[in-house]
Amino acid sequence: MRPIDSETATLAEVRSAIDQVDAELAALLERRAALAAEVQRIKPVGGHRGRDAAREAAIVEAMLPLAPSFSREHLARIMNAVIEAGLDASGV
Ligand SMILES: O=C(O)C(=O)C[C@]1(C(=O)O)C=C[C@@H](O)C=C1
Repeated sequence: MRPIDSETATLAEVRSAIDQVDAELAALLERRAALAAEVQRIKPVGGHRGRDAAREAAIVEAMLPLAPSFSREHLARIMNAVIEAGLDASGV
């Protein structure tokens, strides 16, 4: 992917770059949901009833240095939505 030159880029170019990132995000969300569904089959209590707050906090802590533009609260909100959607999709 060509890097965006913030001085000269057009709206269409930057939106196109965002569309590419969103396509990668969608593929990652799909992969993550499949892995989370595997975990639900392994855990003694799966699905929403088996939520693990300590594990979810550890996920957010690990992501913090990788996403320095985001606060802990923002990442926690994002990951809460991702985790809940994954659990919904797992059908457990
Ligand atoms: O690691 C687990 O125990 C999972 O069930 C996976 C997962 C996740 O999607 O990452 C989902 C729910 C838990 O609250 C914590 C993490």
